[in-house]
Amino acid sequence: MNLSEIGYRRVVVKLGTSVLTSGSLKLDRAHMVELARQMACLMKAGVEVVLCTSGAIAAGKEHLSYPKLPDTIASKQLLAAVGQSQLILAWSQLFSIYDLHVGQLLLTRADLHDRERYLNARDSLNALLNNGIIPIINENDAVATAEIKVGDNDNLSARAALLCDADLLILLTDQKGLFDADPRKNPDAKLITEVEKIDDSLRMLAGGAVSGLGTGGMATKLEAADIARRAGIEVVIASGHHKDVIQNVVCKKPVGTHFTALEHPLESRKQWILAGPKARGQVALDSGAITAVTEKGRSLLSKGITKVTGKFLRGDTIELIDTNGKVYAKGMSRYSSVDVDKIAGKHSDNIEEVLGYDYGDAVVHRNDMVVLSA
Ligand SMILES: Nc1ncnc2c1ncn2[C@@H]1O[C@H](COP(=O)(O)OP(=O)(O)O)[C@@H](O)[C@H]1O
Ligand SMILES: N[C@@H](CCC(=O)OP(=O)(O)O)C(=O)O
Repeated sequence: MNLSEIGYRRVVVKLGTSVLTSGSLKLDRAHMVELARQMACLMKAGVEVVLCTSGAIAAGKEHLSYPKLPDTIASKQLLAAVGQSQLILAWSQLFSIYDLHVGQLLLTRADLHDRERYLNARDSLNALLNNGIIPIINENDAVATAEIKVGDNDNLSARAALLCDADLLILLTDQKGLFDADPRKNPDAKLITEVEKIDDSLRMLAGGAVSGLGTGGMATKLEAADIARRAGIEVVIASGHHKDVIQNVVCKKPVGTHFTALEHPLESRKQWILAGPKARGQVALDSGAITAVTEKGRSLLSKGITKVTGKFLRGDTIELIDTNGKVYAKGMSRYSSVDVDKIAGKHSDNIEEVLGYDYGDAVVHRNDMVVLSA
């Protein structure tokens, strides 16, 4: 690899279960060596690498010889607890071939939601990288319930990229990249090589299909790409089995689907709103409010709200949707759901009269909002 060709300083590589198992029911260690070699090569060339690895549940099944377990959260936790230790053992052994040490970080959404825990995770990541150690990240599946889970490693890797201020996120999977239709179902599907905007028509292409042991399919990869590119991080989705894929991506050779980073990334507070907290509720907007928020960059006022769902407190994150449930924006509410229910449809001047107090005209101020169609 020619050092002068490398355009990045810090890279997050996400390996899906589909890549780690090569479509089989167990870890493909021969292929994992090859991926470790490529990452080690980058480290030797001065590029810092963070590995976000799936495969704990697959490794757990393999290690326990495919036990018959009920389809419950507890079974997944059991498999992840057994498999994660096998997975980290495998990575640790493989990187040691290249004289590299690894450090394990098991995260959940709760670690990213809470500011202090977020900063702790960031310090830990930086400490590893500053000492030439490869951080290996996975979701803490053994303790994570649906409430505190990120849920899939595509989204987790995007959050890791934000956390460590990476300049490139590589999502490796079992397809050559994002196609204009699911290639498993449509053999004529064409690879999309460049994406400059993630909109509804692109999300439609991503569908819901998932490979044998994977989670989320292309839909979660697009969510991840959107979060990262809004933070100024370039993203590539490519095949984990393409020869020298990691080097080729880092040297900007044409491989897979490349997502351009936003030229003016969101400020860090908005990045956090987008990537950190789970939405606690939703408010439905009338068409005037949708235009005001999405096209005119305005705050959301109570007058434009037609319905409230979920229970949220002042300061919680909520989604701004239309009457069909389409999400237009995400933001922090200045009023609780109980309050919004009372002031929905009413003019801002009447808030104090209705509630007995007021926290300002905006229910979601534009400074606390990320418009998703942008
Ligand atoms: N438009 C599309 N382009 C490429 N793959 C797609 C598309 N829509 C759905 N998919 C499916 O997404 C799968 C990859 O996602 P997933 O199984 O979660 O993999 P991983 O384990 O790598 O995260 C592919 O095998 C493919 O069938
Ligand atoms: N955390 C889980 C993987 C979750 C996940 O997103 O899987 P994948 O879609 O294969 O990247 C595990 O280690 O098994």
